[in-house]
Amino acid sequence: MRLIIGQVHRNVLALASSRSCFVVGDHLPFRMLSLPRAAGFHQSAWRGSQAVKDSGSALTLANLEVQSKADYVKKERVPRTGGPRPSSRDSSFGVKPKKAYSPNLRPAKSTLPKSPVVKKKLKIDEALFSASSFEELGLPPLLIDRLNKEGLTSPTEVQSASIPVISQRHDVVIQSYTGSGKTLAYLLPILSEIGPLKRAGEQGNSDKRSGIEAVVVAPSRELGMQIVREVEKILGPDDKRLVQQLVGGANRSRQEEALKKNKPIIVVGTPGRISEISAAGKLQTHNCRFLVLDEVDQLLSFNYREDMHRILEHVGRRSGTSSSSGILGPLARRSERQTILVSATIPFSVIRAARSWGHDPVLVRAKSVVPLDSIAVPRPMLSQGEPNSDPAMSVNQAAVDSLPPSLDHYYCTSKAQHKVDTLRRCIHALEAQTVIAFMNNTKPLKDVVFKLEARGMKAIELHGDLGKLARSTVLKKFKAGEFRVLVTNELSARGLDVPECDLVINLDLPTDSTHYAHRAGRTGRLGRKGAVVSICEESEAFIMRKMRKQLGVPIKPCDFTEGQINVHKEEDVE
Ligand SMILES: Nc1ncnc2c1ncn2[C@@H]1O[C@H](COP(=O)(O)OP(=O)(O)OP(=O)(O)O)[C@@H](O)[C@H]1O
Repeated sequence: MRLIIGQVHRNVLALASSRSCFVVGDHLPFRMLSLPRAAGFHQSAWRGSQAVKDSGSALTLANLEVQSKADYVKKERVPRTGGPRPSSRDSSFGVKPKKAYSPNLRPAKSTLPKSPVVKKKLKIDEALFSASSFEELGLPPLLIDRLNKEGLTSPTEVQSASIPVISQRHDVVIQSYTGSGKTLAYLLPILSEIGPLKRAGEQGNSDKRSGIEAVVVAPSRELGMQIVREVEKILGPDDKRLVQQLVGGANRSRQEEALKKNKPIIVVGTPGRISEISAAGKLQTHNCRFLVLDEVDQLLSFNYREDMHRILEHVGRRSGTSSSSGILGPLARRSERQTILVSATIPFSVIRAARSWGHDPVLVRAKSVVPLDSIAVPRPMLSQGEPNSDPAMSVNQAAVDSLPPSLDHYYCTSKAQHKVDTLRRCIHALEAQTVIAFMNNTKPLKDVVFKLEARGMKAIELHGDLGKLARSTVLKKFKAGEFRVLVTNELSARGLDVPECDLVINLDLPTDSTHYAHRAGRTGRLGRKGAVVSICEESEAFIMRKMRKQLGVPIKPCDFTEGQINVHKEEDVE
């Protein structure tokens, strides 16, 4: 059975429509599949982009942003020293540079002039939005008023697909690429049924309820806090106390006091802290109607298993329900709560878990809703090292599906000791203003920041060793445009939403295509243009070629000289 819901946008993105419905990957934690080529995926995009970019002419993010050759603006050459070039940026983006840095933010010891930080608005691709309106999706008027006040007037495609299904009380798995609006895709139907904005018919029901009605779990504090801000934004200033953060690293007794005093209807937190407070008897979630696992593939990995076990066991279990749950285990207590699993990357292990404990579970993607039972088990690898004979089945589909269609991917080679210089040249050549640079370890982050600052580029580091306050301050300043480059590790790869981010750099290569996809997804948010550049050593170039085959997107070799990006022709690009 195929459920057809909502209206399907006529201007279907060519690329999005080429995405199929399969997911692969059998076990959690992920394993990297050895994959032959990605036959046919994203070919149209590849051809289209080649026409503009493989001409050997200079490329910048400004011209990546425009839709046609006619709009192409030839950029000026950039001085190698990386000094400020406000005029060329202004002309490219039509925005004025920010006047100055905050006086409180001290640049490093460098005496070189700093590049001005410009917070530009990137154009949003309208095709991402569904033809339907929030009204058509049946959201209550109070909620729609709040959305309009926040400037949210039409749903994205994944929101159009998810909202009616969640409202019909299905357990769902939501899969859609990074930056496509998955957070509101689950928050809006929940807030239609609980809290002050709920639809009129729900009034009687929920007044009988007490306590927490929705629990949202996220794997990092940053993502947790981001979701909290999103809920606060929708609830509005008068009711924002109705959401409570329970993230690790924050003061636990204050969180417990807030639970008692504010009587929130929704809590958002990390697995460790939620299960800790729950085990201490300070978090009553038995009446809970909704459990959301955001970045579910990560939450169901080995690292979180004990905390997740407790959460899955307790949330939505009415008192008096037996704690022994038969062959399906603790996850089987599904009738009392609606379970919503969300990620850009849904491996088959998540589908299998959801199938076993969901209540008529369905997989919701941007333009389709299918019962989980209809999803075929991907063909297993024949044996270790022996490639599957069916190339289409071999593609790491979960990662492929998570890539926003609006990204351009490149890689270039550099000696390890020159990577920071290459990074700087890349930023100048692409005229990127808001850059996230990923590394695999924490230690070298400081060194990279120091080198960038010494060369006049505002940079700041973000990693798990910083305290909670420092982490949120760094993010706030980066989001406010006070720093041009955020140098970070895997901590920031998932969920982080900085809409202005126009360039992601891999200073160290990600461990597999799933990690590549999540890092890449920090740019190109909500259909905006963005570029991903991986800087690797010559000996690692084969990894990028392999990644290109696994992901089925053109990751083009390039170099940065004289302030320009030069895209190489590579014979073996398929
Ligand atoms: N209907 C909408 N109209 C305008 N902006 C929206 C809408 N829905 C979401 N957004 C904005 O789009 C951005 C991306 O949304 P969100 O973070 O939910 O994406 P995501 O799909 O969860 O990404 P990721 O997979 O990286 O976590 C956010 O800044 C959000 O506020």
